Amino acid sequence: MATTIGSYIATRLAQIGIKNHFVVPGDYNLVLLDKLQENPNLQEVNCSNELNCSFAAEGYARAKGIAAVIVTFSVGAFSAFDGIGSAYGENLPVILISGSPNTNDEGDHHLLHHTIGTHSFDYQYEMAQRITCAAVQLKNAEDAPRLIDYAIRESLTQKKPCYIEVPTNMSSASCAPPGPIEAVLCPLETNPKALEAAVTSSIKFIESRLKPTLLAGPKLKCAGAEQAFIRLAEALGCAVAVLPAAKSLFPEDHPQFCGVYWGQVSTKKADAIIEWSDLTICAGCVFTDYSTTGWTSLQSSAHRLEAGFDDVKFSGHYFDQIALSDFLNALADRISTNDKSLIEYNRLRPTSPTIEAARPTAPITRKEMVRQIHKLITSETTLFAETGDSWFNGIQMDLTRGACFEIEMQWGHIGWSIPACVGYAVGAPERKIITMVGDGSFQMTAQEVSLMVRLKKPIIIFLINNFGYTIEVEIHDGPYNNIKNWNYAALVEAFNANDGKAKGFQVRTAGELADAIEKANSNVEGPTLIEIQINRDDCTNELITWGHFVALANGRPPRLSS
Ligand SMILES: Cc1ncc(Cn2nnc(CCOP(=O)(O)OP(=O)(O)O)c2C)c(N)n1
Ligand SMILES: [Mg+2]
Repeated sequence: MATTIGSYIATRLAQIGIKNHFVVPGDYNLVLLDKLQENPNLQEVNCSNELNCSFAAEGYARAKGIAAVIVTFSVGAFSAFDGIGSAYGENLPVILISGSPNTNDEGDHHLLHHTIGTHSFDYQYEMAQRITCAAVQLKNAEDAPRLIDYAIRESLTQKKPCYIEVPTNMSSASCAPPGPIEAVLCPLETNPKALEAAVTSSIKFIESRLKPTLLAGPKLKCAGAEQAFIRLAEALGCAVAVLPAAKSLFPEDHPQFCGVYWGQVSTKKADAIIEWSDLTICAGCVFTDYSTTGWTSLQSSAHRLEAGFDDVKFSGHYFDQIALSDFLNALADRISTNDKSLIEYNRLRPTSPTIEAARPTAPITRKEMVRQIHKLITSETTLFAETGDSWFNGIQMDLTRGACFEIEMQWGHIGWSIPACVGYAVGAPERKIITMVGDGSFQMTAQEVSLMVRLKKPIIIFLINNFGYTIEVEIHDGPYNNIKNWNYAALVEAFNANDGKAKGFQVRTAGELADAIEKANSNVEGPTLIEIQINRDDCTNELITWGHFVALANGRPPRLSS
């Protein structure tokens, strides 16, 4: 029995595990939103703007592994592109669905609202092709099922966003009903011969080295390879570090854990052991200027074996069509133990510094703030660390087993954490969410606290007010790093209007912070923002070091053309 394109899309979204889709309405998508509303398995979530909407979907995908955001043409989609860029860089399958002009308008040579004023309307689709793994326009009802399934399949397989453009007169057009969802769910199939060759060569290479170590990267998560990584770690018995964007993907209470490897700003002396090792087996790693502290901590390729999302490479060898978890499991089955690096690390292993509690009347400092936030982390906590000194404060916090850590280090869009953490909260309502965000970042997307109020999400927001863009100051200072101060505590309570339960506190002493945290823990019907006012120079030493090397990397002189 025929269905409509809008209902076809709704069925597919529900079948791939989406329960909530994120929307901002516009006249080009209203009929489509109605069709999604008709599906009892879908519940729409309304955001304040399309930038936040796309980040909320990105956060939902961090919790659920898939997300959908529905916006209107051009004026909506252009903002949403920012969150799609994040999803691409962060390996998250977010489905961007945009309404678009009636299919007759181009042929009628019409000029339309919400466009750049040209007679052609394909520019958005062309832009979307650059930031998604698959982009389709549903201009023909008969072809729509094929295009919808293609876009969703590519997104799920590649763990990248896709784009589906739905002209306003097509949502209610009839089309064939969806076929079996199995035809859409096609996970990467490992080629057995490639796997065998990769494992045999890798073992030979690893066993030719004296003191291998393991390094976890962020793609372990999108590859669903965390458990396989732990199996390999325990089979090999070596020291194990994680990249900053992979924090929490390997248990930090594991006896083989040796910290976050981030060059000179590593934690727990992870750099000492990784750089002492003669081979680092990198699983799902992404090496960028930020994750290598301005390229100062990238091992030579001769000392790296890289197991990627779907390939394996090391000096003189390359194998592809291999799912990361298949490779790690097969290696774990056959690798011999070599615990030299762990023995060496245990010799170096630093004791965790205990930070003395400040007197209650003492002015609040960054150290005391970190000490008090750290105490809140349990196995149910998900800690969001926003771009800024919050990265460094978050990275240094030891995580109890089960605690999760979310960071957007590839895209690094300040303000991401506010919409992303509420989208995450929609996808994982059982998690206790703590967000650390700077004043500059918060000013980018503050409106989405309103969604936390609307959904009664008890998120605790630690707003570190150091009166400006400190991370930028440490990379390269200038008057542009100064921002207008806000009364952040008052702002969040403004979102209550007559029925909200948001609470805001401004704290200046250790005692006031402790008191505000107590109140936040008992505010279960809405978000609590605790604004912590600290001196701009009260930042981590790690940020200062990291900023110095990133600035050097940015400042490399242009190569003289030969
Ligand atoms: C959308 C976007 N625009 C500009 C930037 C550059 N940037 N990166 N970090 C910052 C400042 C962050 O300041 P805050 O959030 O206050 O964090 P702190 O470093 O703790 O002061 C900027 C302006 C950015 N990362 N993302
Ligand atoms: Mg700041």
